[in-house]
Amino acid sequence: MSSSGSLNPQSESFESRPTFYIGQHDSTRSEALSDDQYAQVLNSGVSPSAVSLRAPVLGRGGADQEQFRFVTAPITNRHFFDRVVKLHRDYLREREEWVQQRGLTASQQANPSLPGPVVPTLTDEDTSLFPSNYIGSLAAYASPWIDLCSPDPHVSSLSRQVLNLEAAYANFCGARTIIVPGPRQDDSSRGIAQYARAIREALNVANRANIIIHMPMYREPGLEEKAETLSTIFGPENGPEAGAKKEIDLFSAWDSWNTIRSMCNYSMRLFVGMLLDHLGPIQGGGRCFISAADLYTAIRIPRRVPEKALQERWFAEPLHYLTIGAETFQPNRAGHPSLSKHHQDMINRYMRLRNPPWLILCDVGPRPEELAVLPDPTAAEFPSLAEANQALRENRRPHMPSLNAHVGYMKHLERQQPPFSAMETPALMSFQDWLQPPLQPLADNLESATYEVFEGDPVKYDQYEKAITEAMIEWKDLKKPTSTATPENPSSPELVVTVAGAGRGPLVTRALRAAEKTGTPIQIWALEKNQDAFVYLLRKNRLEWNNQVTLVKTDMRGWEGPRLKGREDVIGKVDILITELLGSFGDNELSPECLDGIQRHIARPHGISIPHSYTAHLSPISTPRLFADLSSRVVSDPNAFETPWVVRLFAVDYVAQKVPGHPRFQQAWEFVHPVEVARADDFAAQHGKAAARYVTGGVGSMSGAGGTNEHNARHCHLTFVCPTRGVIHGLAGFFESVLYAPQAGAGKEPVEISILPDQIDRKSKDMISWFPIFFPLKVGFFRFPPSRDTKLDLQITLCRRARSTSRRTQNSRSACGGKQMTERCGTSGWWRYTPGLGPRRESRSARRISTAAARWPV
Ligand SMILES: C[S@@+](CC[C@H](N)C(=O)[O-])C[C@H]1O[C@@H](n2cnc3c(N)ncnc32)[C@H](O)[C@@H]1O
Repeated sequence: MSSSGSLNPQSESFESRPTFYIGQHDSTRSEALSDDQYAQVLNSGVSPSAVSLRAPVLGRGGADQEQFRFVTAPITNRHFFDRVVKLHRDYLREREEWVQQRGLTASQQANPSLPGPVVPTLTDEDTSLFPSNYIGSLAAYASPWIDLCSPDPHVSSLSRQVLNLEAAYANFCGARTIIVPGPRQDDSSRGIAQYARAIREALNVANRANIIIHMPMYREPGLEEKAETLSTIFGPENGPEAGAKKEIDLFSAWDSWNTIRSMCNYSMRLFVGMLLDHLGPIQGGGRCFISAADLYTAIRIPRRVPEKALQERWFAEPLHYLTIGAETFQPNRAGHPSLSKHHQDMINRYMRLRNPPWLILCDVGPRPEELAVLPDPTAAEFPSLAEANQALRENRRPHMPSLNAHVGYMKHLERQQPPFSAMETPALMSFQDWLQPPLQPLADNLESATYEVFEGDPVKYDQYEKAITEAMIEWKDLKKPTSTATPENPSSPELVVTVAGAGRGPLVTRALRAAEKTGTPIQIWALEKNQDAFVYLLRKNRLEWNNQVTLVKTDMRGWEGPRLKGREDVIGKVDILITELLGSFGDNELSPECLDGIQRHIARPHGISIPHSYTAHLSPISTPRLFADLSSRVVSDPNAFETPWVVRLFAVDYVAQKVPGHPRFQQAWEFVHPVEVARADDFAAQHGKAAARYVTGGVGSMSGAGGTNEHNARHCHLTFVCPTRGVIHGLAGFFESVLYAPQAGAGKEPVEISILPDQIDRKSKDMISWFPIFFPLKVGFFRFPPSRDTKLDLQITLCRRARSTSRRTQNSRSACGGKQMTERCGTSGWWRYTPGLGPRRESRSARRISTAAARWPV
């Protein structure tokens, strides 16, 4: 529970929380509100001093002053509904007469070329929605009486025409969102396909607005929608009860949504809106309307919150609205409306999204009667005694609507949310589900700002310092020899420490600090291939390190080794080699290849590498938002699906379940340093400096380097168990690293870092240096399992193609085209990826921004 101080934005202890953006819907509303009525709704319950009745806040101003921020508006009215119903009645009658006159047989009547009814264009009488300066804060709602899934071709055609007329008109008026009631049943795949085609057409017709499909989380039995539709009017046998099943399929509503958005090609303008009550989609007594124009969902939140798997599934969807019916609220002990703990938890979780869904409260007032009679401004100054008393009790002005208890409760929930944590800064939140090309520090020279961002994460450096400290302590404990020992000075205590890929030097600082802490005398080298960062290191050595660091501007693979102090004629060995060349998938920044090139200088057998080892891990995910994003990028970037992306995965559904023998996150492979038998070392020893001559461009054993990098090829074949139906859009990749593995003393813990979701808190809590990597699946993602009761084994094969260790090739941008992925069959897939290379087509400035952010937020 928060203290009052922490809720006050002026207070120093103020902690910010997600803001609730609350809208109002009235199911009996058949006309869009007038300006004054609109203002009255927005102002209902606002503190009296905050607004004037005729100059409402209209979507601006502080969150605490506004209770409702937007309202829903029917696009058309009862007049239009009556007109369409009459049109169809007349058509059926005329058709009957026509059939009689001509004596048509049943098969002639079924001729699809018999013309159906055509809905004439809208008139002034059909709608009270007009362009206004607050149209953008209205949610336009398409007529709920249409039935796009109807098996009756005339009803479905009329419904489609109505939707198109309404979508076009709302779009013309400037509405940004159009809410369309979702399908009422999920059983008919033909009906759902018909619905999806209609939505695709509406997306074209309303070419600017977002379209929100209003869906229940699942079909709660007994709570089916009872609204009057063209189907119930003209063919009661097609009503909602038709074919009603007793068995609940939790995922059937999601299946329908999945079909709709797939047929709409994952349009970025299509969203979902979810209703949090048991009444079904927003009902307008025949007239429900909201306006917006891309495809999103509005989800109907049920009275009983379903199992976690289904909540996670919807969490990953492009959710625009959560709608909450009045009936979902239960009176608390004092008689005020409240929501169950499950609902609260669910809302709190959804509010942590970068773009949290908006909330629509249905039928919670102000009541239509309250809005029907506009207060006379002069009467407000002379209220009756009773009115004045009532208003005083409710802390409002006379003639303003009563304070809205439901909104008041939602505002209370807003304040009760846990404050944003250190991991939820605006910068970090802005990286949620945002695709960035991975850094390539070997091929590119990083900029100072990028290093600065690296240095902003103390957790990584603390763990490195801990690892170096442990290594130095054990060195003494185990009485290991040092590499500065010479025949003249056999017991020299100085350790040779080398930081390779030093950047701006944070690991050098940590190594010096560890040496001081443990009282270990050291000789220290720092290598860096980035000439600009090297200048920074020179300065730092002079100003901060007292010139005790030997700096070498070199690619570590071409370094000759340390020339010992006082014995510059002797090239010695390295006792502790420190590097940080790790990518989000461990090896993808070519750490194994770089370490291969320098490990010949590590003293054998006692020299060590920090990191000691690293492992790559995978898990299949459903991530419709990223898939939609990539699909929209393909036009300008044909390789969008061929790129492994760095992304702070957030709104994703981990579809695999942890079962014995098959964890949710599975290890793909491991690299351990130093490599015991490195073919590259043998090759170099054999050919000396001439070894470089044998190296040509290309990959693996084809590289001409005698297969010197084949030991870095990796291959894995993993099986995941996926218990529920769904879609896989790609693989989430993570890494872990043992920086130092203790060599003495039983029971000592290794020093580790991890970005695995189920390990990070234990091994390196709050480390933000790396976001996960995402390998998208290009075409044909996998639907699983085939039937409701089966669990499916998902088989994935991933290959790491080893590349030449040639410096020339590593830096080449044309050598090979990054990883490739191909789907093999319906239930398994394989990837080949070449680490360290990827398409780089973005402009220089774009790259600067993205590289700075690729592992760290800027
Ligand atoms: C991820 S940065 C880490 C920098 C620094 N150690 C830190 O933790 O802030 C990797 C650094 O290694 C350097 N680097 C990468 N490959 C290298 C190579 N083969 N030889 C020398 N430096 C290399 C890059 O220029 C970059 O400065």
